[in-house]
Amino acid sequence: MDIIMENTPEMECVDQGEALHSDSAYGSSAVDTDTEDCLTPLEITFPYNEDLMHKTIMVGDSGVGKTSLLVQYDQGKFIPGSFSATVGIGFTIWDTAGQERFRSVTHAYYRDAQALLLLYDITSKSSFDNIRAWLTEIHEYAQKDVVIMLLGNKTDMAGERVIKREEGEKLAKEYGVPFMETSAKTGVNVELAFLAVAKELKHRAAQQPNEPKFQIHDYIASEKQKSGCCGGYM
Ligand SMILES: Nc1nc2c(ncn2[C@@H]2O[C@H](COP(=O)(O)OP(=O)(O)OP(=O)(O)O)[C@@H](O)[C@H]2O)c(=O)[nH]1
Repeated sequence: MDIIMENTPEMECVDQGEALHSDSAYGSSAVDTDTEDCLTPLEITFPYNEDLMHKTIMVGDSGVGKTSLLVQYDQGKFIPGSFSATVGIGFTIWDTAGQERFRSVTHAYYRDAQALLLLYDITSKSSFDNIRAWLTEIHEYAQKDVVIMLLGNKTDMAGERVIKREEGEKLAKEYGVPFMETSAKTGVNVELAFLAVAKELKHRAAQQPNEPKFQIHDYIASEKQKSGCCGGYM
């Protein structure tokens, strides 16, 4: 799908001291509290949908591949190495840095997000274990009807896998959210993940009272069947 991308000049600056959460389940990296960081958003608009701005945010621990996934979706390529924390992009997608110092910003983002892509890294047990904490936080701060998709990223790193696909499926089932495994490196399932969320949002916005609801699980299942890819709970 073609998308239009543009950089917007400036976003907000975050007071890191204010943003610190000592009781977080996401680790407690020490940060310098007397400087400010600014987030530079990168906006992407889907042409078919330009009158409908939906805010989607990507969340998950630091290093799970949020930015890489976004870049793979947008540019169709993998750029190795860590990105400097946080790019916001759109239909509108915000890629939140999985870092302590951005947490208060994340809370604000949750409030008007229509969708959330929640990532863990299949080679990192802690990133998977933290998914429950992320979901608790999402339920606390996000809108009740927010669309959530759980993604187990870095499937290309099969040799280092510590989280089985079945574990991701089980967790997703427990929370009633769609799930798939992705690789920002090879691109597997990346487009499908973003498209499924975009379609769900688009259908919701256009839905008439008597129309059947769009079933994101069914959509993902049928798309996977078409491509002959990977079964499992979605
Ligand atoms: N092999 C492999 N490496 C990946 C994949 N996705 C991300 N990486 C690597 O993992 C590291 C972290 O990726 P990022 O995209 O910066 O992760 P992030 O979640 O945005 O990190 P923060 O901005 O710190 O929250 C980088 O070295 C990426 O190149 C993937 O699917 N496969």
